[in-house]
Amino acid sequence: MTNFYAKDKRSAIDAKHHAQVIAHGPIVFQVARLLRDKGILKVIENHKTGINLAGIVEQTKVPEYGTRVLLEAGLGMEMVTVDEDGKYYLAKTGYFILHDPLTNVNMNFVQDICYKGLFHLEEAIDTGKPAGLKELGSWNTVYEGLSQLQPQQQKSWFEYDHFFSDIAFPLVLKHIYKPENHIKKLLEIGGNTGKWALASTKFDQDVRITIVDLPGQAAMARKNIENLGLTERVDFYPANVLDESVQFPPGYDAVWMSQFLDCFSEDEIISIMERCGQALNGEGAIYILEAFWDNQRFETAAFCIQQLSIYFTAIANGNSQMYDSRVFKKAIDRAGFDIVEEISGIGLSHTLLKCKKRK
Ligand SMILES: C[S@@+](CC[C@H](N)C(=O)[O-])C[C@H]1O[C@@H](n2cnc3c(N)ncnc32)[C@H](O)[C@@H]1O
Repeated sequence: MTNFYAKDKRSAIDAKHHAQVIAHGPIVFQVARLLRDKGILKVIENHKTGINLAGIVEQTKVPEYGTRVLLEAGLGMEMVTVDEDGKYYLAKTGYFILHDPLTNVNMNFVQDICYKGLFHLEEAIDTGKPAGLKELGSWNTVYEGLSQLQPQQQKSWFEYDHFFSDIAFPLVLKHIYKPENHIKKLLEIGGNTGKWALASTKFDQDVRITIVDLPGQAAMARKNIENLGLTERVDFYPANVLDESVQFPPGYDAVWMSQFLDCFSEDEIISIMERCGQALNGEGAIYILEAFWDNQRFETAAFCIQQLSIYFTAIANGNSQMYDSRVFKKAIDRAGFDIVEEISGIGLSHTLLKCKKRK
């Protein structure tokens, strides 16, 4: 593990500039998003020899005043450069705002799911409640409302969630279904839209999956699984795992939870893990796929995870986060499990933990 945070790396002047970028955060974000969404960056990119304000206005049809203020703010943000003749060029940061898939997924998620809700962060911090969730709808947690979000919100939420798991799933299948794990029946908690079940049934001809998720989400997954003709091998157990009286069905060789336990507080994680233990056969194991901010190869990855963690505080449920692996592992230990295998560096940012009940 690299500790990116042991030293203050900035010069004073650099730190003062960085502090200004933070102080203007919401302005910087909205300007960058509009330079992207109004097609201004694209037009500039298409003119490698530069294009002036009038040319940009003509091609984007954005009013001149609006284009000018966005571009001028974009200069300080290093999104674009300008020459003595007033011609604009795309800068490297502008290129990534325009083209980098991770940046786009994060930006859309922040805009459509987090932006308005984050205004209520202080209340969320003070109360441990997702005070910003009311900007999306009136549910106890965002997960209860996933199937009812507005189409644009739903698109951004699922694209964000799937961006990471779509990259990790193909890489992790071989670790889960290796012959020595003897998995014929797997209980997937937080099965979402059924993507893991689909990938699993393709990868392993014999495995059968039961998906546990909230009723709205289980219905969405059921529809997808039915459309794929997989109902013989995938069944459903709609339930709210926050209800401690909910027990999982028994008789499984494995429990699989991907990007799931970060949706819960430490005490809730312990309660879920304990109940998972009762669903497992004697030699069964729990497999957990998570992104831990302290277990990243790149500082930028750690930064993304730390910042989006605040979505859980203000919007998702008010009491969970993207965990520091040391905090998460303590919860596993308190639930009575040992980590018997750990594989880091899966996909963009994930770690796989195999956990066995302590004897
Ligand atoms: C972040 S998504 C992860 C989805 C998927 N496993 C993946 O890796 O892409 C979390 C999933 O947990 C489900 N979930 C959240 N809270 C839940 C609860 N209290 N009971 C059951 N499922 C829940 C959500 O509906 C969602 O499908």
